[in-house]
Amino acid sequence: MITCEGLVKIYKSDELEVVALQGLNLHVSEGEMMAIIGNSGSGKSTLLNILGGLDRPSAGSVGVGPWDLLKISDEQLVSYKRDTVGFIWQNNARNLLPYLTALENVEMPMMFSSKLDRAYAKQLLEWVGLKDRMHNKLHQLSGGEQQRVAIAISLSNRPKLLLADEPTGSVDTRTSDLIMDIFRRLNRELGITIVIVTHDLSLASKVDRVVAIRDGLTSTEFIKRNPNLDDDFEAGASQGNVHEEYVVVDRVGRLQIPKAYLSALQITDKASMEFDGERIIISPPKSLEG
Ligand SMILES: Nc1ncnc2c1ncn2[C@@H]1O[C@H](COP(=O)(O)OP(=O)(O)OP(=O)(O)O)[C@@H](O)[C@H]1O
Repeated sequence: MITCEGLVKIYKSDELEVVALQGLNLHVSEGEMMAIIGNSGSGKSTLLNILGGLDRPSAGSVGVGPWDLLKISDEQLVSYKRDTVGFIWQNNARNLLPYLTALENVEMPMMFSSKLDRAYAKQLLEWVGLKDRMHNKLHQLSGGEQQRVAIAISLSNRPKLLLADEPTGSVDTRTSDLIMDIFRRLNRELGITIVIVTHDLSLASKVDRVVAIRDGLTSTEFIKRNPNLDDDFEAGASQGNVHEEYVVVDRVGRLQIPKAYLSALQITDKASMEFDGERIIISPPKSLEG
């Protein structure tokens, strides 16, 4: 569904250049529900904005389904955003209208694309557990309920890919669990591919795979040991038990070593590397030892 190879994004202002993505590789299969984690400034939102067609990449390749997002024309980008992708932000005020009802809010983007379907709009609000609140105005709903309206809106164009930037960032734990359960159902029952950006590690146990981004590169991946475990059981398991951790090795053999490991061993610009037939051992340069 998603393939990024050597993806680069450079933001240029008058004198400054910020390299937000520095050759990132990422593959997401169709029907997967995965999360991208990383510290502030690591490039998560930049990646999501590129995938959502809100921002253009600088170099590398990025494909979503049949679309090449590097070469896509402006006109094609409009239909990509309209037909393929749904977007949810942490701050949902961006796409909600406070003096309209929940139902009217869901119908609004349908009207813009001349595909008004009231029955589907109602079904979406039922899906997110707002059947009894659909005729309430937005400002009469709680933050968590508004976030669920935002999820319904993001599905109004029947997207194949759902992108969520910190979707549980401003809600309490109970609402956060509810939102993750909604995502899981959408993924299982409608087959929607879901990519969630977060810095909340506790969401990790709710998805099949977590990719960590560091300094604009994918660094580590956590893959569920047993994807068939049911979520209630997992809730009791610690994250370490749920996922297996892997370091990502790119096509030319590069990998990122966590800064904490490097500083613990006082490795700065060089290291010794040995291969003992089974393992690769990285240690401080021999000349620095003792
Ligand atoms: N429009 C922009 N112009 C210039 N620099 C930008 C722009 N957007 C992002 N950046 C820079 O690119 C880098 C990556 O930012 P990005 O927002 O993708 O990180 P993030 O991982 O999503 O962070 P956060 O969790 O704080 O949202 C940062 O150094 C940021 O300052």
